[in-house]
Amino acid sequence: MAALLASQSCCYGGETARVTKAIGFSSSLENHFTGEATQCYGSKSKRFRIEMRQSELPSKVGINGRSVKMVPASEVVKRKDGVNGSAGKGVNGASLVSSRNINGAASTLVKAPKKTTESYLPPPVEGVRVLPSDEGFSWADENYSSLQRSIDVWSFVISLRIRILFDNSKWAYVGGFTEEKQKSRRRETASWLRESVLQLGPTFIKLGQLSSTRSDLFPREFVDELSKLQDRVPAFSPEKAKRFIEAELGAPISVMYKEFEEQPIAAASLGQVHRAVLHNGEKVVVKVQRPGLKKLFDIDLRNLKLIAEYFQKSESFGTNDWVGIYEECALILYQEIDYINEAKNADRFRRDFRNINWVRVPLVYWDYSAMKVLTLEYVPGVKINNLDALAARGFNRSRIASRAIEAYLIQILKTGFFHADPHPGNLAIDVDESIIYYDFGMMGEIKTFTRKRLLDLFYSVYEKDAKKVMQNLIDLEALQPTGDLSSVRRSVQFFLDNLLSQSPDQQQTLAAIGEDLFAISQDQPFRFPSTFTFVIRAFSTLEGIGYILDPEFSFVKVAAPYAQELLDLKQRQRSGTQLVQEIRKQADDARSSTLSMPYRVQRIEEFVKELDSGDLKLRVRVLESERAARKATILQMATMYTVLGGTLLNIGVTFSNQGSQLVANGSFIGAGIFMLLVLRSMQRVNKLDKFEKMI
Ligand SMILES: Nc1ncnc2c1ncn2[C@@H]1O[C@H](COP(=O)(O)OP(=O)(O)OP(=O)(O)O)[C@@H](O)[C@H]1O
Repeated sequence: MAALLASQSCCYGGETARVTKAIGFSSSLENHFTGEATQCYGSKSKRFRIEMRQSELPSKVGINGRSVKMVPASEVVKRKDGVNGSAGKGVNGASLVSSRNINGAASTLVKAPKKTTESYLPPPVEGVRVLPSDEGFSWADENYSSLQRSIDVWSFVISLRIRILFDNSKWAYVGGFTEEKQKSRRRETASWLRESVLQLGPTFIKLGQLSSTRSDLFPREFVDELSKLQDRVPAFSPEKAKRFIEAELGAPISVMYKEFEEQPIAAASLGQVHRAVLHNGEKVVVKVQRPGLKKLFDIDLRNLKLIAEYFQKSESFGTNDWVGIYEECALILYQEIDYINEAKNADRFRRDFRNINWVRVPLVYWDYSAMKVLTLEYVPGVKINNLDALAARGFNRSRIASRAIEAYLIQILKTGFFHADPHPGNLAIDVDESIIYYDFGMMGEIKTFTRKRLLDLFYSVYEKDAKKVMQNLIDLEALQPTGDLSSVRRSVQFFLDNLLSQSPDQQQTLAAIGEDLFAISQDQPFRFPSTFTFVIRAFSTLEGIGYILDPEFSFVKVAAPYAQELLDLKQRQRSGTQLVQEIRKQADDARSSTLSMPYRVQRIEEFVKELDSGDLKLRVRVLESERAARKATILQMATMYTVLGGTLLNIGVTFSNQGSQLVANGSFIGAGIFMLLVLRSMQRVNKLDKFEKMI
């Protein structure tokens, strides 16, 4: 039967295919069945030939090593009669019937589920909400206009820009500026941002979630609000989901799945998850991508690229590599809608944990998966933060907390392939207390050479050697080796001396350390590659989960054996060739500095002589006063623009009252231009203020 399904020639792909070999859903099935009919799921109707053959084996080992229930060959031959259009009997739990296609046109061969009242699906999932429909959202309509979408995106960006400008401008606070007022305004803007992002749909929700990991780029209030963006996107209809699956997998739902649950168990920005049962009885989940997502991404990312380029050019957005950040986000977004990539990730992750029996990773059903549809083994569990359900099952919460961290340490330190989004929705606990991972769309990889550098960083942190820490950060490209790094060294030394030397009772949480790191990085030439920010965020999320599960939880305790193992490793390395190398290097350093010393003294003497004789002149620039003068000029210009803008506005109003609308409009436009110039000047002043604070 599998061959029948796979060999169907159909209209999904938009072209007639004629497949007679037994490719298919499960290579363990050797069914081969022959028939001929007309098949159509789109507007065109096509002829196709079906072959079906089945071995005499009553059962075989299928995917996942489980047995596959099969219908005897004789039975299949009997049922072959149904192919020619007459209502058929069931084959492997489904029946072949003649019916009309979705357009009500040509006769179509579909496989209808066997009429049965018994459901093969497990009992309904607890806590699944009835999700609202996505109808009514402009982005949910696959045929939205690209122009309208671009207008929506730009309106949002411009509104955000103006709001931020007002939040940061002291003159925009009626009754005087205070930090409290600014914080409360920022919170308002952040909450407006979250709502707008939800309205803008999938691309922006996903980007919002990604931004919530970047405390190094965005203000605290924004990061807090964006991290609340739990994919609250409405679900799309089951009809839409089923049509999409059929188009992607190239066969009718009833042919592929014995049962398909219409109500999704989860809906997210990029897709939704339905439970289903395969014809061999295996319980699966089908992750279906939101139709039209690629088109939406294309439009949105085109606009976002322009925005990133503008940010990059504009002084007021700092020195961040906005185009680089955009490219990173675009890569992640496109990767997330490539379910083949997710399936490969799941397979690799499953392989990495094959010897650890307390971690479960769902098996991928490759034959039922494609770019936009992913079928996975159904592995239900209690969400890791659902304390009541965990307690009801008598699970050991402290052990779960330790295991969650340990599993992550294994990913970072041993396999180098890590889950970049371990939020509580993606972690569950199985009946045997093992940890289940879901969602492999966003995975990170720490390549061997990066891992080696990270270990060096770890050792230098352990030795509290600020210079080495900085060199390792430069090697990791997390720090730019430009300009005067003495202030960076002081920050690093402060970090090493204060934050890492606390006794266990003073120990800070990882989240707090991460925040401190980002705070330091805001004033320094640090550039945290997204891999690090993901790792830091992942650890602080897991640490948070750890505290929820067990108030006594200590990250340090769980990580200690791993750290010790690494230090032992280093010690063993040092005892060998490295020690010899180190001694040789020290000898070299001593020799070269002894040799160069007289030359250096001579150079200093020459400088002093040149100064004495007046041959060498020192030109001193007082940068502070230069900046102050520049600021005064900008403010002067801003005042002039305000006066001119106000005057034109008055003239406009006067002319408008007198009925000379043309002149009035001209004046209004002029006033608008001057107002924009005022905003621009304020931006530049802010930028100078910020710069002054940094140095
Ligand atoms: N193999 C599985 N077995 C049981 N339930 C699953 C399985 N895969 C996913 N789920 C359920 O569906 C939910 C959403 O799945 P998943 O996270 O993979 O989707 P997503 O679209 O990537 O969502 P998000 O972006 O929010 O992480 C999970 O939290 C889990 O409850």
